[in-house]
Amino acid sequence: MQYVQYPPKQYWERLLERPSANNEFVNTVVSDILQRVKDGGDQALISLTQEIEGRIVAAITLPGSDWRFASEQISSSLKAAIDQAIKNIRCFHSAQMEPVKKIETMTGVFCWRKSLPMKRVGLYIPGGTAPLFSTLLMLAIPAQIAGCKGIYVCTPTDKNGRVHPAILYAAQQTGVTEIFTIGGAQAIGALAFGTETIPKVDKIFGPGNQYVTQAKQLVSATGVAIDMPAGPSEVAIIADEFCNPDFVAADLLSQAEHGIDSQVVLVSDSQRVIEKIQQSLNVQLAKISRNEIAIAALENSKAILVNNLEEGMELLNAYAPEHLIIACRGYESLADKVQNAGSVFLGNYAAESVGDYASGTNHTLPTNGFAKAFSGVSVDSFLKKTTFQYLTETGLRNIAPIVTEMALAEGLDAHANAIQVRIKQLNDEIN
Ligand SMILES: NC(=O)c1ccc[n+]([C@@H]2O[C@H](COP(=O)([O-])OP(=O)(O)OC[C@H]3O[C@@H](n4cnc5c(N)ncnc54)[C@H](O)[C@@H]3O)[C@@H](O)[C@H]2O)c1
Ligand SMILES: N[C@H](CO)Cc1c[nH]c[nH+]1
Ligand SMILES: [Zn+2]
Repeated sequence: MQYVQYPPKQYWERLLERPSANNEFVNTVVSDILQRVKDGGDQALISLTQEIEGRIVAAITLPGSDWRFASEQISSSLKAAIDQAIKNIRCFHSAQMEPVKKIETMTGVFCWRKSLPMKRVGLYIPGGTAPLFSTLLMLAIPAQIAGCKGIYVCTPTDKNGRVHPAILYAAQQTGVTEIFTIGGAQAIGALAFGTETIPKVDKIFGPGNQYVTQAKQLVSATGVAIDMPAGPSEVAIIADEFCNPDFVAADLLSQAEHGIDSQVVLVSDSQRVIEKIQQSLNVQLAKISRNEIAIAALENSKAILVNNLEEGMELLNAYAPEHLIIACRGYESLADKVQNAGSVFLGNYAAESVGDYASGTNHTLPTNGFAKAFSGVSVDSFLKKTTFQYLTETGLRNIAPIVTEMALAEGLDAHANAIQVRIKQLNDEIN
């Protein structure tokens, strides 16, 4: 991690740049992949997978026989853990469903909003370096609660064409309609344009590496909706003397191990705390299996000494991390200062991993500074909010002069007429 002391404000933007920012190369590669999928459909998916991953696709749609044996291939303790995670994620997300509220804005004028599920949604489940079955839970559970009928999953398989049985078990428990054995930007193209086998969906969800994330951003300009840019994982931690340096180091590594383009940021008002965390980081790094990935990610990462915690929070709001851990004595008051972050973890016991797997919150979150404008995935992400209105005769009479006045002022006579023709009819009925 690069150690930076008291950086002046004018350097924050440069200092906090993401490793993947402005990658023209990725953009060119992905544009070409998307065009090939658009033109070539299934055959392009098969060729691209062979070229990029060196993998032969035996069947784009995962055969039923693979699904059936999934639950026998994972341990009962893993099944129990997944089952409990499902309960917690369902519990948190079900509470997001809003009852319909009818509002009478003027006497006789009734307005309400109803949530309608998207019909067909595409979920991308990363599988390049780790089979993220937890991501399947994070996407399929809110889709199911929202009432989506077609839940289509794309995920890369291993070299033998196998989807990890935990992904299949998670899919069985959460109402997934179909799984397609395609990953990367080509999977995003297939869900966006449709192929002979993969249906075109209304919205594409899910995290992924730079190729996947760039593909989502490019297809979003072609008419398919996307959840958000959820790219390489990030965590920022603000820590003071109250923190446990071993816990902080462990949390930094938990995100650094995701990918070489992950980034972790440590901010503290104490040089001593930073040193202790660095020492612990080196000890723990030697013990994790994905230490080569973590080492590469730590090269993109920073430890920043600030003048005080308020300044640290200001810097982190400018960074807008995917995850923010506040491991400081005053975590409650510092939490009030959060303006830009995907998901926040407070105190010494809220390890970021609990949100990744099982506390109940969603782990599909905006990265790369997009937390300034985007929220993480929720049930709302799978719903459209359609408004309705109904007017009684009295309601129409009450609102008629207002609408007429405004329509005429805009020079839109036909709008005014749509009101006046009704008022005339009501008056004629009375006379
Ligand atoms: N932001 C979030 O909410 C969130 C959640 C979970 C995971 N993540 C991130 O998701 C990512 C998962 O990445 P991954 O790589 O393990 O899996 P992935 O499934 O996203 O990507 C693997 C695919 O990338 C494609 N690919 C790889 N190299 C390529 C190349 N040179 N050219 C074209 N295509 C190429 C391949 O087709 C492969 O199937 C990690 O960066 C992780 O941090 C983010
Ligand atoms: N930390 C990731 C989001 O950036 C989610 C995840 C899945 N599995 C483990 N972690
Ligand atoms: Zn994680």
